[in-house]
Amino acid sequence: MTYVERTIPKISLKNKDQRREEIKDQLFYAAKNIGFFTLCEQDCPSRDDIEEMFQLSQKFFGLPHDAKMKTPHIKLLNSGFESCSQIRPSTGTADQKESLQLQYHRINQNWPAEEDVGREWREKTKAFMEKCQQLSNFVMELFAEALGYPTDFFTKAHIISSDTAQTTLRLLHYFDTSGRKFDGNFWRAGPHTDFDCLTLLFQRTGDHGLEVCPGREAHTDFGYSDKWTPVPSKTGDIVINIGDMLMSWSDDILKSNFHRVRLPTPDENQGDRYTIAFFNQANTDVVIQGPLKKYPPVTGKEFIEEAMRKNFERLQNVA
Ligand SMILES: O=C(O)CCC(=O)C(=O)O
Ligand SMILES: [Fe+2]
Repeated sequence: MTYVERTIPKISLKNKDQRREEIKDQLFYAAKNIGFFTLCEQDCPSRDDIEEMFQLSQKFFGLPHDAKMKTPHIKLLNSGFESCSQIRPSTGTADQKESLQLQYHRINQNWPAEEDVGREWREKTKAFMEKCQQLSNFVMELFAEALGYPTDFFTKAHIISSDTAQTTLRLLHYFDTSGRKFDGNFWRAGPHTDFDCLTLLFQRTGDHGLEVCPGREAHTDFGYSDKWTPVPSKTGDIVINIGDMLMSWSDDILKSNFHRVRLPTPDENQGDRYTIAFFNQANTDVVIQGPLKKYPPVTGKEFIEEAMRKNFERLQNVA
């Protein structure tokens, strides 16, 4: 396994409305090359908002297993709680983690109950999703403009309050590995690309392990090289990466690259690792096709279904 030093661009959002053009250039450059970049000095969500969301997440994961299983993962909706059940086609082993996936419009359907997480949990989580959406919209507007599309091209396809929404907030908890020995191909999260448009990832200072492997030319490619680069972790900053849906929608101009979270080595922090991901996925009824028509048109629903199908097909090939 080789490590290569690369710069993960760090882009400040200070006075972002006055610096729109400058930020647009920086985002476009980062998205065309490495597909990963870090946003900092944003007003919203603030560092306090992010820290509060981590506390809410820890509150949920601290519940007894039975309480967490009251909102089980529903594959068809890609929502709910799962533990050690996500098997990546790249590894054939289950990720060493548990997660809760939430969709804004399903707050009364598959979200933790007030009796378990307390009165304010849902409202605060909902407000955090709104803040994530607001920031995502700013980034998606700039990508649309940089690609020469109308400003609202992507944002009007991501309406989280609609019944057709697919955007998901995923709370992630990677287990403490102290004293544990893993034989074989085990990962906190095996190598994969995201299949959404844009992922906002919140990490905490010291919770290392995320690594990226740039170089993908087409969103349909499954191969990746062995040249990885660590992505720094800092509480309050926001790591953004491009997913397959946006790579396709930009005719492969913006790059969705492989990334993974490796298990800590004995001389690293082996404690619990918490992260939060906000996956922007276009509404089910939106048609996805870039202006060059490099790929046939598909709806948001078909895109996600196909991504899931491919992942499971590969899994069968591995097995
Ligand atoms: O937790 C992380 O650092 C990355 C998670 C991730 O890549 C994912 O859930 O898709
Ligand atoms: Fe990912």
